[in-house]
Amino acid sequence: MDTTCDITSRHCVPCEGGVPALADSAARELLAQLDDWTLADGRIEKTFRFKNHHQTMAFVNAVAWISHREDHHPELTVGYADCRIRYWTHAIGGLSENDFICAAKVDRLFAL
Ligand SMILES: C[C@H](O)[C@H](O)[C@H]1CNC2=NC(N)=NC(=O)C2=N1
Repeated sequence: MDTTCDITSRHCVPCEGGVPALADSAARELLAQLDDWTLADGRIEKTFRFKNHHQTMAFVNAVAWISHREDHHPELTVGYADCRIRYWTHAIGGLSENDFICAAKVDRLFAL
């Protein structure tokens, strides 16, 4: 199996600005590698649903581990049994590959 293009095996590259945000066409190509994320206003987002708050919080904590390891952080909106995740790259005010790498890792986490 060729895994060279598997986005989940990649890691974020520190971004402190000075580079352009991804063009819409490039962002849409990367979006196709994710599972049901939507792209709007220079952000990608997805809402994950759970059976109860315990599961929700376990997921939130696992997402925090990804954020820590990748040093790239989402906006989390946590409810009783759902969690909306939004990624964008603050340093450039738009999307970078880092957002898609983390989103793919979150998809992989949810599928465990
Ligand atoms: C150097 C390091 O990449 C930055 O401080 C990180 C931290 N986490 C971040 N997370 C997000 N979403 N955007 C950023 O620009 C960002 N910057």
